[in-house]
Amino acid sequence: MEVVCPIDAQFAEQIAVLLEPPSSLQLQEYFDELITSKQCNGIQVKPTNDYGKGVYADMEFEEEDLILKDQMLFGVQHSSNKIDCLVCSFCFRFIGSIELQIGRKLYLQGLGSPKDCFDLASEDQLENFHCLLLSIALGDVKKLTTVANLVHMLIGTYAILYFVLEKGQKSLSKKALSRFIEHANETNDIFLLAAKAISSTILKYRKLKAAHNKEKEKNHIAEVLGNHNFSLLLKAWKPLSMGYKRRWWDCIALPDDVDACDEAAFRMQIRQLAFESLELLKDAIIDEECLPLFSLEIYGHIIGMFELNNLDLVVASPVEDYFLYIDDLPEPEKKEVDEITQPFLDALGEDYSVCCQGTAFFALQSCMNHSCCPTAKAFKRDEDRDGQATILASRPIKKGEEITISYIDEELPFEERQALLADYGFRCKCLKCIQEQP
Ligand SMILES: C[S@@+](CC[C@H](N)C(=O)[O-])C[C@H]1O[C@@H](n2cnc3c(N)ncnc32)[C@H](O)[C@@H]1O
Repeated sequence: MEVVCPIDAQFAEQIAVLLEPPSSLQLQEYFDELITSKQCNGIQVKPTNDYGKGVYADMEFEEEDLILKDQMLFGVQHSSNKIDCLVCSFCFRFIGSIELQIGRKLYLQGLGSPKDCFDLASEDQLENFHCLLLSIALGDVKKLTTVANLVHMLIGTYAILYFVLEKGQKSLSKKALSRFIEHANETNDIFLLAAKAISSTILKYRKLKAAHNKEKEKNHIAEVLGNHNFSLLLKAWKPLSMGYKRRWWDCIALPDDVDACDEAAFRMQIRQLAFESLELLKDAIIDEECLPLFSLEIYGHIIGMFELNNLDLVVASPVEDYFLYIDDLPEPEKKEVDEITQPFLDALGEDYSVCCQGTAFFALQSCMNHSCCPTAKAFKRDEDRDGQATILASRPIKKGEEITISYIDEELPFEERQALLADYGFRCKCLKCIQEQP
């Protein structure tokens, strides 16, 4: 049976306005301002002839030149990666000393399945988190059992959602929040990212409203615009309004193991899953002044936007550098240090160093279209130790040329490339594809 979200019908008009694609002028203004504020002066975002907006070179680039370093708007570490890497949930840099990273991983390896550790923390535990982390570093075994339940907690997601909770309903909402996060861990961690997007929009809305009220008081202005709350919500939503979107259950590619005749049932199931997640999120952080954000239509479009635009988030671990550094030490120093570190390396095993992995949405990089013979590449360099997207020129680029990247491995055969691009909802018609088409 098709699930129904009453908010969709109640706020149909506002939802349509929130999802209306921005005009060319709005796009231009928003991205020009963003590019100036981020000082990414070599690029321009503007409409393409064929497929929405794109990024264009505003200066000449040589091969390997840095075109853009883009700070993510929203990012999340994969739940399964949390056992290996302790990172900041906002910038995704590794947290703490090398000893902490190694000690934590060895300890958690000993505990077994990370799923066992997904119990969520109480408020006190949350507040004590940093002190408990310290106890791992110091090897305080008494506290470690509590820590076991904490380390897999999605601190960043939890924290930002937690801010949205109203004081009076905290105890009720915290349990609801745990249920939401647990469901996302068990089903799809993209829900955590959607929750981050919604909660940061609510926080921005509240900030705008407070500033608006202050201004009103200062100028002794009586409120005449009954609809001002919605215009503030629209303003808070603006960064999200700029991303290319479709509903998640409409744009997701049909998995290989689902028959074409079962497509409608598959899409219905995905919609149902999103509905279940949204109901849990509503229980936790609903905000009466931002109700349209809790419609299934908006939730589906936010997730769809992440599916169509996100870049893998990869941050190299400093643990690898640590062992490489030791390996490079001159003798006899190396032998001496090896005696101490080798047992740790052996205990860690082959996966002694794992990158932080997740998924993130970047405001500028997400405007780049795909080509199988791209002009640029999203690349991680040794010096990139955070979750920013780094875009380098793959060949010389002239001013005015489109900056394209490959969403997939462009060395794959034609049909495999097209199959992978189905996830993004299009077949590629670049020069290489036209030439290789059978
Ligand atoms: C990451 S966005 C790129 C920016 C997008 N054009 C926009 O308007 O925001 C990805 C979406 O752009 C479109 N797109 C990107 N490259 C394309 C290509 N080579 N051919 C057709 N559509 C493309 C597809 O709709 C895809 O889902």
